[in-house]
Amino acid sequence: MAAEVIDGKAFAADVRGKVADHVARLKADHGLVPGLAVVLVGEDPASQVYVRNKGKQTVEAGMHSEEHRLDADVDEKTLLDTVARLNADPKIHGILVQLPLPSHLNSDLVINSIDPAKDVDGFHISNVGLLGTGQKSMVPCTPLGCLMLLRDRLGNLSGLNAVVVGRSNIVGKPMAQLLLGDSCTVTIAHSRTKEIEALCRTADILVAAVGRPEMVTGDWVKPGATVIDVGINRVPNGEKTKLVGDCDYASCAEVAGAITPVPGGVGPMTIACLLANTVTACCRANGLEEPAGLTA
Ligand SMILES: Nc1nc(=O)c2c([nH]1)NC[C@@H]1CN(c3ccc(C(=O)N[C@@H](CCC(=O)O)C(=O)O)cc3)C=[N+]21
Repeated sequence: MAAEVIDGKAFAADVRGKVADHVARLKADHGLVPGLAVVLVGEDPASQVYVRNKGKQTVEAGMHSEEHRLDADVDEKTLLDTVARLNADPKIHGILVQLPLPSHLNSDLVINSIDPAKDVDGFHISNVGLLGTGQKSMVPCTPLGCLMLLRDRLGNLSGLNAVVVGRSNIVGKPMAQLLLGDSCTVTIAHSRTKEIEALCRTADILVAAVGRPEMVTGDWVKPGATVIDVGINRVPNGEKTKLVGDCDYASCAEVAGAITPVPGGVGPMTIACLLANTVTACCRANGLEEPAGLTA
C-alpha cells in the first residue's frame, strides 16, 4: 500500500493565508505592519534564491520586508552593528541572519546578539532554554512546520514513539523538544547510533534531518509510520541537479502510512512558519493576542 503524500506546499499556503488575515487585522485595528529583516552575508547562490522567496512571500502576506546584504569578508563588528540597528528599529519585529556564516565569523556570538523577542529563527540561547523548559518562546521554523504537519495528520501525538535522526541545533534538537512537549517518547539518533535501522523501525513518527541524501530507506520504516523528510539535498542528475531528501522516497513510501515529499514538503512550511513567527513577535511586542494555530 502506497503512503499518503503530505502536501506541505498546500498546507504552507494555508498557513500563509492565516498569516495574511492576521496581518490585515493588525493593520486595520492597530495600524501595525509586522516587519522582517533578513541579513545575508556573502553570495551563496542557493541562499539567494531562498532569501528572495522569503522576501516575496513576506510582502505577499502584507508585511514589511528588508534584506541586508553584506560582503563575504565583512568584519564581525560590522555584522554585529547591523544586528544592533535592527534590534533598535521599531519597524522590525523579526530578524533572521542567514546561516551558515563564513567561517571567520562566530555565528553563536552573532545569533546571541539578536534581541530574543525578534529572534524569529528561535536560535538565541534564551529561546532554546525557554523551549527546553516548556516556556513560551520563539520556536525554530522548520521543527514548528513539522509539528503542524504531524498534528494535522495524527491529531493527538501523546504516547507515540518518535525517532529524530539528526542532532543539529536548528532542527534535530528543537524537533525533539517539541515532540516531547506533545508527550511523544522521543529518541534522537545520529551517526554514532547503534543499530539505527532497527531503532527507526520502532518509530510511529520518523523525522529525518541529517543532510545525507536518501539515507533512510524503506527497511528503516515501520509499516504505517508517518515519515517527515527535512532534508533538502541538491545532487547531480545527468547534466543538471535535482533536489532529494534524506529519505529514499520510493522505498519509504511503500512502507509508510504518510510521507512528506521533497520538494513540496517541509521546505515551504519553513518559510510559512517564519512569517507566522514574525506576526507572533509583532503581537507579543505590542501586548496583543497572538494568532491562533500559528504557534506551538
Ligand atoms: N537562519 C536561517 N534560517 C533558516 O531557516 C535557513 C537558513 N538560515 N539557512 C538556509 C536554510 C535553508 N532553508 C530553506 C527553507 C525553505 C526551502 C524551500 O522552500 N524549499 C523548497 C524547494 C526550493 C527549491 O526548489 O530549491 C521545497 O522544499 O519545496 C529551502 C531551504 C532555510 N534555511
